[in-house]
Amino acid sequence: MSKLKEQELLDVYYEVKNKNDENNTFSNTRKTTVFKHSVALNTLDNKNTCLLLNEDLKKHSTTTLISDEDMKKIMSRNCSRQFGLERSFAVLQIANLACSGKPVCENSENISEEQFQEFLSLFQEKRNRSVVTEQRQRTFMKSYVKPVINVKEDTQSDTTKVSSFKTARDEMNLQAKQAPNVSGQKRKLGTRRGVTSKFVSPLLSNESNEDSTSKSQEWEDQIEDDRLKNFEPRMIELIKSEIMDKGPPIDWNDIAGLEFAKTAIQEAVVWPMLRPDIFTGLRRPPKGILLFGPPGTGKTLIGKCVASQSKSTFFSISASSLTSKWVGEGEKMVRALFAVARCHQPAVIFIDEIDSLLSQRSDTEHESSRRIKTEFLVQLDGATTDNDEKLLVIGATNRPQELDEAARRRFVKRLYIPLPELQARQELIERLMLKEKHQLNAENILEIAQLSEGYSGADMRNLCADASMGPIRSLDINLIHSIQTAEVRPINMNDCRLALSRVKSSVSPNDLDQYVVWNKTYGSGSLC
Ligand SMILES: Nc1ncnc2c1ncn2[C@@H]1O[C@H](COP(=O)(O)OP(=O)(O)OP(=O)(O)O)[C@@H](O)[C@H]1O
Repeated sequence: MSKLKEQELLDVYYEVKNKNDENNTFSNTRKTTVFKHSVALNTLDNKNTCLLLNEDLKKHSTTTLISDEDMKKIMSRNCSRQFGLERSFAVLQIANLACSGKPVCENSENISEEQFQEFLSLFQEKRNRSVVTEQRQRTFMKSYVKPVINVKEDTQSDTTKVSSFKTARDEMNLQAKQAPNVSGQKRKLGTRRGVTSKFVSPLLSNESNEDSTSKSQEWEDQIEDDRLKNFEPRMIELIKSEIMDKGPPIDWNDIAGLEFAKTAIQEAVVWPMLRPDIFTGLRRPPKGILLFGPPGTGKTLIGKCVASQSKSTFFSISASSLTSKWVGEGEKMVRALFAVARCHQPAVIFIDEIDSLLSQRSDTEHESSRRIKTEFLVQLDGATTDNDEKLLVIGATNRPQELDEAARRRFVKRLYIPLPELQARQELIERLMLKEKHQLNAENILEIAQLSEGYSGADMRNLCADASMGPIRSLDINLIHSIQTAEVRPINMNDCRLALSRVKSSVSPNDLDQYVVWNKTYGSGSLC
């Protein structure tokens, strides 16, 4: 469709370059704008920017969504001297968003290879997410590409043009005044987690960035709105408030034991999410992982940790809530969930009790459950086949044997999350007691760990919680109102022994055998 003529590109180049030459402050503004926009395009120097644009258009002329006419209009406006540099970049950005193709920047001088890769992945992600509709182009053109002087005035003499020259910042301020509804308001739909916060430029920033940042954010919000416009807003809000997890980041060290699973997951998904450029071809990561094992062994914790460590947004939902809480709407919910996750890539979707969603078909299966299941498999397939999508689905189950073959096949990596071993139980006790006042020494802790064989991580937590009640139980009830915190005695071994008699393991040894058998048949191996 659209291939820019070399002359047009050169025009943009010289326009930008001239402004750079005319006023040195531009180069600083350019740098900060460039970094704030966080798009690979903007990491290039002007010449490469033009080359990139051209290259994109050349390679993907048929997929270019900006029409020839619109593009020319944008470019001709852009070339007029009344346009600030900020806008020039915004125009180039929109042009690039409308195209697909690889940036051609192997040797940018300003940034390190690592930074470039980071920008590149952000850029690619943004490009994947962005469908620049005609309406979006028009909105963009109206709000961002509104000429300071009418296009007709291009016929004015050069002297007039130069005299009305403005700095990029003046230009932005002027636009803000002219279109306060665009740049003044910043819409917010949910907040982003800390772990997904964007790349922060190591370069100094100045206050002029605020304008461009808010525009950039607004631009992202608008793209997101576009992508989610076919979904019910209440569902989107609910996903963002209840399913999108904003809890504190989890570290691998927060998970006791499970060394095999931790290593396997880091290798299979975390590193590839951090360095997608290395993990291509055969190294391409699986898009679906199944964690199976007894309840309370840390499957959810692992899901959260994967999201934190791969700097992804974490979405956590229980499959049973899809079938019960969302009766009749479960399938819409699944679709909306994946759509929101796609807008927040990289993302990890954690589905607990996945067996209740993907169990083997039966005659008694309810129609709505069947529809949810089909929708889920369709979405999962979408995530699996699109190589550029940074979406990982983690399914967790205590009943892997109930999963049907279709589900098993889609979760390529199936990891057994067993009960904690002796050393892991020791670690758990130490960690749980760390914040409590206690008199337990290493020997005591070892003894408790030995006596709690067969306990899950959650059982260990209950055990320690019960032991921590020992000092309170030993108090004279009449003192409960007046006693000082410091006067409560420390937890001792006797409290733990009593707790061991009260809190029992929640997992039966028979159930464990089933996991071991299933792991041998379908699992991705484990040291246990
Ligand atoms: N390996 C572990 N390391 C640290 N804490 C753990 C571990 N396993 C379990 N826990 C503790 O037990 C609690 C429950 O764990 P989690 O919810 O991750 O288990 P789960 O396997 O997802 O359980 P379920 O199958 O019932 O959903 C956690 O909040 C954590 O405190």
